[in-house]
Amino acid sequence: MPKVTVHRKAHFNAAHRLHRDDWDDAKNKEIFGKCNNPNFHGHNYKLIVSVTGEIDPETGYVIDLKILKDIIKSKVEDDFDHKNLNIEVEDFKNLNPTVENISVVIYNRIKAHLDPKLKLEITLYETPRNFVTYKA
Ligand SMILES: Nc1nc2c(c(=O)[nH]1)N=C([C@H](O)[C@H](O)COP(=O)(O)OP(=O)(O)OP(=O)(O)O)CN2
Ligand SMILES: [Zn+2]
Repeated sequence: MPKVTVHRKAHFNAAHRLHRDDWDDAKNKEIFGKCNNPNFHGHNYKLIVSVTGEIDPETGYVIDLKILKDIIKSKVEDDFDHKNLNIEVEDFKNLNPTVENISVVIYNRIKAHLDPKLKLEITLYETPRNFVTYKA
């Protein structure tokens, strides 16, 4: 069967601060600049979840997009939307919430709920001009 990639868009608003506790204030400021603001700052994150696999000959689906939508909602949006990532999301207690690290966390959260034969790629926009892609 041909392999096809299906995509689902999502979004969440979240606050964060880029910071390392093991660096002093001067080094945090030097490396992370305004993103080190102790009062945090926010982004409107845009997420694209891409799933590649063979088309099921019976359904015509690679994955039911309703199922993918529900996974993204329960594993990403419900936990991240309108949250302070550093304070309220356990994954970032000891992990700097850069867009790179957020994309890996999202990948792992979604991958755990997909058929293992499906391939996953995450595209995450932190700003309209800053974005990353991740696939393991
Ligand atoms: N490699 C990374 N670099 C930076 C990250 C990151 O997660 N990974 N994050 C930040 C800031 O959190 C933020 O994304 C940058 O904001 P800003 O500089 O305002 O980005 P804009 O796209 O809005 O900037 P303009 O150039 O003014 O459009 C920094 N670096
Ligand atoms: Zn930021």
